[in-house]
Amino acid sequence: MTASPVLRAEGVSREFGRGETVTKVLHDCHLEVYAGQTVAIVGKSGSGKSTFANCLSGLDRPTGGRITLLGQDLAELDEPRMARMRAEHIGFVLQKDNLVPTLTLEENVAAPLIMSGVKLSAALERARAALAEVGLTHRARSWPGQVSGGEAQRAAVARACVSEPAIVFADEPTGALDEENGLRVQELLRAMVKERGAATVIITHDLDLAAGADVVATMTAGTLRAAGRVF
Ligand SMILES: Nc1ncnc2c1ncn2[C@@H]1O[C@H](COP(=O)(O)OP(=O)(O)OP(=O)(O)O)[C@@H](O)[C@H]1O
Repeated sequence: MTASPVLRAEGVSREFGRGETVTKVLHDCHLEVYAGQTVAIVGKSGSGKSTFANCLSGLDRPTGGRITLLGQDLAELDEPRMARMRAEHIGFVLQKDNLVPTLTLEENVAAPLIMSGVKLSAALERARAALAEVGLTHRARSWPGQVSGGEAQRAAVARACVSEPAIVFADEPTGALDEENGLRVQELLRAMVKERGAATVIITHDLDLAAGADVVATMTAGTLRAAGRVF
């Protein structure tokens, strides 16, 4: 029996505006992402990568087609249920500004757990364990403003993975880092999602990062073409 994908996009399109000013950004995009699989979405600036990822992760709604996450058609979810779906099943790593500046690193990493109903003391304990995985035990009580860009991204990886999400979206996770720190974040992200059996969708200009993916999907003017290993 073939496993069903964690995430499936069928014929997804996204238009902005209406009438004469309508802009068609995505055209009939298809993608399947399976547990344990990493899919990289690459493409020129403005080709529609972030728009597609926002639709896939329920931050935006497509104007056509269907997106199914863990068997649930996202179009059927109202905003509160969509927010719960994101909190419980999706991790996010953005290029920067992932952390809330008024919370310590351990509080930042604990936040997704607390939002899912985990008690504060248990959430902080799991947050410290996740920070240990990314080599930041000594920074657990630091504020985001006191750590380097690389450390902040490592904490963001810990936060994205701490609640054992089914899928992690990483939008240019190494984009603001130098090569050495970028590589470290890349390795940690890969190790943490692998350990948890999560699926990963990475949006990147970084060809090294894309080269480590199981599938590389190229976005060209809103049309997606996937190529890679059959999983
Ligand atoms: N809310 C919006 N209203 C109108 N057009 C939009 C909106 N959001 C995005 N677009 C347009 O959609 C196109 C794709 O944008 P998107 O951010 O998805 O590209 P991208 O491939 O992620 O680019 P980059 O690599 O530079 O982040 C762009 O032309 C952009 O101007």
